[in-house]
This record gives sequence, structure tokens and C-alpha cells, in this order.
Amino acid sequence: MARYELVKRSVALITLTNPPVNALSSPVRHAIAKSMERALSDPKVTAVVICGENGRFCGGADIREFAGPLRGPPLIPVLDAIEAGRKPVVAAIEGVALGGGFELALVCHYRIAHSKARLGLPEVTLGILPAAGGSQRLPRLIGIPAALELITTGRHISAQEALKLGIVDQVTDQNACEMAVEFALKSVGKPLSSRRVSMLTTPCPPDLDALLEAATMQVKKKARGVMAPLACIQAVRAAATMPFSKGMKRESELMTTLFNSGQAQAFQYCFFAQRTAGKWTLPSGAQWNNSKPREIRSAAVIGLGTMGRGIVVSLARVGISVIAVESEKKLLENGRQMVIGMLERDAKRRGVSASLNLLKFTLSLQDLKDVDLVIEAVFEDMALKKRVFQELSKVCRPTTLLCTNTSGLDVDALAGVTNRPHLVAGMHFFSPAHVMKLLEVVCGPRSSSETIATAMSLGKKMGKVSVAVGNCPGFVGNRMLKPYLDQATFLLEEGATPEQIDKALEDFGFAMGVFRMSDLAGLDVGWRVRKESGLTGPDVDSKNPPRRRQGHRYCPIPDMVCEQGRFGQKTGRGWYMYDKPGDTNAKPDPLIQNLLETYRSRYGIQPRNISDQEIIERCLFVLANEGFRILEDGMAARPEDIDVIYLFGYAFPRHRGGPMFYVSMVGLERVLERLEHYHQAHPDVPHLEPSALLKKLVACGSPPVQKWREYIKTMHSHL
Ligand SMILES: CCC/C=C/C(=O)SCCNC(=O)CCNC(=O)[C@H](O)C(C)(C)COP(=O)([O-])OP(=O)([O-])OC[C@H]1O[C@@H](n2cnc3c(N)ncnc32)[C@H](O)[C@@H]1OP(=O)([O-])[O-]
Repeated sequence: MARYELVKRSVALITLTNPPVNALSSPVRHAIAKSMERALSDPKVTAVVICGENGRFCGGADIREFAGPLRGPPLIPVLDAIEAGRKPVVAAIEGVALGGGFELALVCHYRIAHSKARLGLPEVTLGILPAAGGSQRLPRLIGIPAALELITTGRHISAQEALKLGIVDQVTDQNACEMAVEFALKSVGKPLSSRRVSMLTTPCPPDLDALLEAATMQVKKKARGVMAPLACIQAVRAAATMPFSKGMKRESELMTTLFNSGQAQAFQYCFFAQRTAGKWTLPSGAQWNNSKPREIRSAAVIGLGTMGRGIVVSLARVGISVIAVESEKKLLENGRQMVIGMLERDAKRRGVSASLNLLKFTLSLQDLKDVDLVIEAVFEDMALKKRVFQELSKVCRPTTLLCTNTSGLDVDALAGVTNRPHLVAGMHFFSPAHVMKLLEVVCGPRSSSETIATAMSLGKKMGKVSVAVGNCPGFVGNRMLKPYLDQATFLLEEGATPEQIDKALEDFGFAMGVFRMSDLAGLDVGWRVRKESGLTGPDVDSKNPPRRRQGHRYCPIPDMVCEQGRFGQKTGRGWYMYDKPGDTNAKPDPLIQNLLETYRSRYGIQPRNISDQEIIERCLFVLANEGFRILEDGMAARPEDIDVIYLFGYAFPRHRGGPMFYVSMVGLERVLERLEHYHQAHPDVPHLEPSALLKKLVACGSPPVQKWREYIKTMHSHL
């Protein structure tokens, strides 16, 4: 787990050997401790260099070990012994030095980094804090403001920035390990006391309290209810106000609190869920590690609306040449200008040049005959999409992959009108497509493994978190959203206000409640979907709209809001009112209050006091209940996939881990009991009826979420 060699006759070279990221697992900690003892006691050794195998210094503590009791030597004494040693120790940082890996570098007396290396203390993103002395040493080394920013955001920094901040002593383009050995030889005999970071005095700014207060306000605003950034601030305060040993004690107390909070578990679950989601699998046995994706060099995007423009930008900025197609000259010109503007702004932000030469704009599908892949992003209308796919089938060479960005229509119906159904799949981006990280890759029953592998790999190339899902109305994300939105509007009927529901969801951790979010997205989108599915339309009696449609309870209030031209922020009116169209500051609107009161009295509904608990349970338990049905139906392979979709596509609060993890933490038995209770109270809402899988899991003793897959195996997979 660590190799020990003597190089240049007097330098002990300790190489961490724990692929893939040289995490500080128990055997690695043990090996570092033993190697250091050996180096310090060997008279031939005058200096030590620590590096990592395969060009990666160290990815930090082994996160998998957090789930169990501590085994092997604890990290802090291992690190303290390195810093206290009488021989100079140099860290040779290549690849990454993250978390405990960065803390390992901080106890070395010198740090040499390769120019491509990245450093950081990302613990906060795992719901914890740098608790192997990082929160105490970094402020001593670079001062409070810079340390506070790095520790509370968990941001990775480049070697160049680390040099500027005074974290590393030298940056090299050459072999960092060889440079570190040379550096170590030159350091022999130089005094080490000023190189022991724990012995430095933290440079304390005069406005410390104001600085920490401002940081507290900022993190509270950014991540509602998340404990880790607040604990990080307290730990940094300790570094400024306490001697090192007391600061370490404080760091440890704060870590214990975070570890016992449940939030740390949720964050760490998210870390692994994201990686699990990349490991897709199909019933044919094809999966991520046995299916070869095609290389995509050229693509076409059809439709330059909001989605299409974002997709063009996502492709072009990773070096793929794109032909963008529109149906009318004016739309094409407008799209061209918008795309160029977006690419230029994006390139400026990233400090690179905009890849405008990769773009071509056309009105003719004939220009697409040679592209590797097409993404259709036209209006959400099946007949129109079918026409486009028929045309593409004729125009494109027979090997071109044809993908649709539909947000819920039948991908297989589109495949059916082409001459290559195996090369058709869904690539469902989220708006705005160049910003949002999620990509649902929709596997139709006839999509080939190569098609899915290519769509998944293209998503990864574009920096997306891609999740393979089955072909059902709404796929995974939007299918689950419907019962969630329904519950929110039913609660309005029963006595709640949009403000009350939003506040309960925001207190839970969502950045925006459901109504504020709907105002942002545009209420007309859902209205159009409801019209297309026959739920509303000109035949409905608008004076007395029925509250039961297609055999189930239906809330007509969202339609009534749209009928008044209130489409959300863009029209300056929606569930809230805004000072002007496009404004984002939502204010409660007395007209909505009035509409709700009139509605309730028209239907004889006696409004009742609704608790925040009921809001959370009805909205979120029903969301997860649909998630269980999706697992039963084989439309998602694992609960982790559903959670990743909700984390990256719907901003589900990370400290809750995603809807499926959240209900597992609440306790499946309780969730089942509450759903049964609500279903009894509202028998005309089938989504409240507990799913068979939920019942099965409870009957099997409510296993942890990572084990659910074993209970789903027997069910049918559509992936
Ligand atoms: C007292 C304690 C105080 C210290 C606390 C800490 O240090 S907290 C830690 C602070 N450190 C961090 O937060 C860093 C977390 N890690 C990362 O950010 C990235 O992995 C990366 C940038 C290091 C490499 O990115 P990349 O895209 O090249 O690769 P990839 O991301 O796909 O990972 C490859 C495989 O390695 C696995 N794995 C990775 N890291 C760890 C780990 N620490 N542990 C265990 N496993 C880890 C990962 O699950 C995956 O496994 P799989 O699925 O193949 O079975």
C-alpha cells in the first residue's frame, strides 16, 4: 500500500500504491506510518519524498471506510509524526491532492506540484470538514480569508493558484517526483521549525468577526439547512483564536457532530450514487464495461429553441462540430446570434477561445447526410417529431445515430418511423441545456447497446451526469414530478397557499419551492402538456371545471391561473406577482389568494390548517412512491439512478441524498404507514396508494437503499 525505496543514496521515496486514487485506507495509513519510522531511524536517509503511484498523489481518506468503525491507525497521529520528524519531507504532488491527501501534503515541510495538479479540501461536499488538521493548518499557512473560501466551498484549485496562495513552494512541468527528490537533497540541514505549519501563527485580520459573519450569511443563503459549511467556519474561527492543540480538539468535536448528523451519510451516498449511475446495464447483458461507444466527431441539432441552443453550445465547447438546423430564416438567424453569444460568454468565462469555427447553420436537413449523430429538439409534438425522424431516416447515412430530446414522448414510436430503430435513443437534456448537468439517456426496446454506450459517453464528454432510463411517459424525472406537482395543487384546494407550501419545501432544503420553481420554468409548459393529454381543453366547462378527470382527482386551479395569462416570471404574474415581466422577486399576490378562496367556496371546500409536516410527507413521499413504481417497472435500474436524476435535474437537496435515500432515512415503515393514511383520506388519488415494492421492502425488514436492487431483480427490466 506504500512502496519504500532509497533513491540518490540518501532520499527515502515513499510511494502510495492504492489505485485508483491512492486513498488513505487503513493499510495505506499503516504503511505510511511504518515507512516514516523507517526513514527517520535510518541514518543513511537524510530526507524523504512522498508521492503517489500512477501520477496521482492522493484522493484523501477512503470514503468507503466512513461507514464502519475506525480500523487501523488514525490519520492524525500519522500526519503529526511526519511534521514533527527531524528530516525534511517533501510532497511531490501530481494529479490530485484532495482532502486527507491535501492534509498529508500540508504536514510535509515542502510541497512541489506538477503544473496540471489540482488541490483542495472538498470535505464540505461530503458533509464533513477537513478533520485531519486541515482546518487548523491551512489558515495558518495562507490566512483566514483564503482558507475560509477554500474550506467552505471545497473548490479544487490549480497548482498555479496554489503557488500564488503560498500553499506550494514550486510548480513544475517536469516529473514532480524527480524535482522533489532534488529539492529534498537541497533542503537537508536547513532549519525545519518555520516549515512546520502547525507552529505558525494564524495571520488574523482585524475584522475577523465581520468576516466570519459574512461567510456564515453566505453559506446559509447558498445551502439551506446544511451543517457542514457552518462547522467549517467554526473550525476556521478556532484556528484564528486558539492555539493549535485546542483548535485540533475543536475540529474533532465538530467532526463528531457532523458525522452523527445524518447529513454526512447523505452527502457520501450522493458521491457514490453519482459514480454508480455511470455503470449502466441492459437486460441483454450489455453494460458500461463491455459496450464500445462510437466516437462522435460531428453532430446536428434540429431546432434552435431554448433547448436546441443549449445543446449546440454543450457539443461545440467540447470540440464537436455542429450543424444547427431551423425551419425558417428568421428563427435560424435569431438562433445563430444567440448561440454565438452564449459560446463567446462561456469561452470568456473559461479563459479559452470560442469554438465558433465548429458551427454551421442551415435551413436544410439535406446538409446532415454525413453527420455522426443527430439530436432532434423541435417542439414537443409527436406528429412533428415523426415527420423529422422520417426525413432524417432518408437523408442521413445509414449509420448515423438519431436521438431525440423529447422530455417524455415515446422514443420507440419515433424509432418505428425510421429505417434504423436500433440507432435511435432519447437524449433528454434539462433546461438550460448548457448549464444543467443531468442527461437522461432513454433506452428504447430496440436501442442497441452501442447506441446507448455512445449517448452515455457523449454525455460524459459534455460534462453531464448521464443516467440510463427506460422508455415510459415522462421517463424517470418528469414521471415522478407529476404526482409531486399534483399533491402541491391538491394542498392548495384543501387550504394551503403557494407561499406556505414553498416555505415548507424551502425549509426542507430546496432552493425554491414548487410554485416559485413553476413560475421560473413557465406555467404554459405544463398547461400545453395537459391539453395534449386531453386533461383540459375547450370542451371543459370553464365556469365549473370538474375536479375529476380521466377517472381520478384533478385540480383545475393551474389551468385557471393560465387562462388569466399568468405564465410565471416571464409575464410578471403566475403563482406570485413580480414588479415586471422577467423579474425574479416573487411576492404573494392577493389575486391568487382571492382565486383560491372563490374556488374553495364554489366547490364547498372548507379550508383547513395544513401542517408543514403534511406538506413534506404528501409531496415527497408520493414522489418516492412513484420512484418505487419506476423501479418495479424496470424503468430505472437502481434507486441511486433515481436519486442522481433528482439531485442533478431537479435540485433535490444534497444533504437529503435524493428522494429514495431520503425515504430510507425516514424509515420505510413510517413512509408506508403515512402513504396508507393519506390514501385512505384521498382514495381518488392512485399515486398515494403505496407501491408493491415499498410494501415488499417493508415486509423484508426495510433493507438499506444500497440493497434494494436485490429485491428488484425478479421484476421486469425495460432498460
Ligand atoms: C479524518 C479524515 C479527514 C479526511 C477526509 C477526507 O479526505 S474525505 C475525502 C476527500 N476527497 C475527496 O472528496 C475526493 C473524492 N474523489 C474525487 O473527487 C474523484 O474521485 C477524483 C478527482 C479523485 C478522481 O476523479 P475521476 O473522475 O478520475 O475518478 P472517479 O471519481 O470516477 O473515481 C474512481 C474510483 O475511485 C473511487 N474513489 C475516488 N475517491 C475516493 C475516495 N476518497 N475514497 C474511496 N473511493 C474513492 C470512486 O468511488 C471510483 O470508484 P469506482 O466507481 O471505480 O468503484
